[in-house]
Amino acid sequence: MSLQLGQVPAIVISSSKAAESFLKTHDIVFANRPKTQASELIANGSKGLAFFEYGPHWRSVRKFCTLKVLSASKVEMFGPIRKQELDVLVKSLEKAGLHEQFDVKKLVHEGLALIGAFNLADYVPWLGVFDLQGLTRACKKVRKSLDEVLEVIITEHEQATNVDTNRHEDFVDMLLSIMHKNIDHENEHNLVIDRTNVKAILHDMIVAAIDTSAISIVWILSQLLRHPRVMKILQEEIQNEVGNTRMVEEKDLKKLNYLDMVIDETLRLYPTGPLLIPHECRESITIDGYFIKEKTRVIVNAWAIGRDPNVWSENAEEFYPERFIDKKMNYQGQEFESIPFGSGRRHCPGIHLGLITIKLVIAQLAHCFNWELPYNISPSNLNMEEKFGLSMPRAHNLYAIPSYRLADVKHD
Ligand code: HEM
Repeated sequence: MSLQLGQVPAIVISSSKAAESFLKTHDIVFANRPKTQASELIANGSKGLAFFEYGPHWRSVRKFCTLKVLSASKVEMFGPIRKQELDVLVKSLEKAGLHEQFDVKKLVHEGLALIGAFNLADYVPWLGVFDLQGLTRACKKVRKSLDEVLEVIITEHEQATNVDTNRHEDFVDMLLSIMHKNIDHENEHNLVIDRTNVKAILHDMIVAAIDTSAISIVWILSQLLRHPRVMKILQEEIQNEVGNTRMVEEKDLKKLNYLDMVIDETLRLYPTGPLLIPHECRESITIDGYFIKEKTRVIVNAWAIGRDPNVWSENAEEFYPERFIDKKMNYQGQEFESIPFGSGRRHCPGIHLGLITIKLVIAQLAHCFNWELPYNISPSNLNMEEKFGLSMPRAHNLYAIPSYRLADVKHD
């Protein structure tokens, strides 16, 4: 479908066949990101990764982030930190009191909502000065608060490095150590990053990691609450593989096939980025007889693709994990029937980390607790309304009551 949004031509992709054509066959032509007012204002002038235009800078930053934090070996290396955090979560749920400690999450939420908002100024630029929707003011406010948080993180790391030079290096240390140096010696453009780039990269990684994983976890838990049959099968699978004398560990995950099916089925129906991040056409091109002008915005409707009855049969809208019994998804750009992580050059580089995180959290929550809905809500009338934007959280908070079920595993 093609649209004219103010002064900006746009195409909406809603079938897996078209997605394959745009994100695989002609991927390089559509690998740009459009510059929007919100991404410029909030994401440090789009100087990070997710909103940076396709080219040598983006390639080098993406390579750096992938090698230093998102590769399988690095993700494995950070396993103990995930375990520690999960223990804290289970303990706090056991005491039935979950506290919100970090304002960062709220800021990330607000930032994503603003980046995903339909901003008139992006389509009719001369309207920008009037800030009719109040979005410029809101973006500047979020940007200022995020900037303060990022400054604190960076300054703390600088001070800690000065005090203890043998400290275990994390991603922020790695970024700081290459500041003002060439980050990619194989790239002839001699790319040097400054403090603004460091903040923009940190911003993109934090925003991309926090909300996506958290939103997916809430959707999966919602589906399990709506489908006690599925919850029971999942709990039995974990019980058989892990027993009830210990918590789930990362090494157990590869044996939990039904868990994979539950996650694939939820990501199909509720992709966290329902329209991915917008792509932009880098040069004019004709596809299947249609002329697409340079700078056309390409919106990929991953939500509609995952619910296409021509691909997923008449029961496409139904939550039925068993449809994945003989279909193992790997999200590495081979399948286009469900694309919760996008595809092609701009696909999500955090797939491995994202999947490990949500698998581990869901396995732990299902294994350690029985879950009930509040007394006035039954599984069939649990509200599953989505709130559409750059990310797609539940429109209404999920309330559920956990009761600890692993009698043999005690916590302090
Ligand atoms: C369940 C978890 C996650 C989901 C569903 C998800 C989904 C996505 C989607 C749909 C995109 C846009 C792809 C496109 O435009 O074609 C994306 C991009 C991105 N994701 Fe993820 N993501 C997840 C976790 C993560 C994590 C854990 C990280 C890193 C710590 C991450 C980092 C990024 C980055 C940096 C981009 C921008 C890539 C670029 O423009 O080159 N994501 N993600």
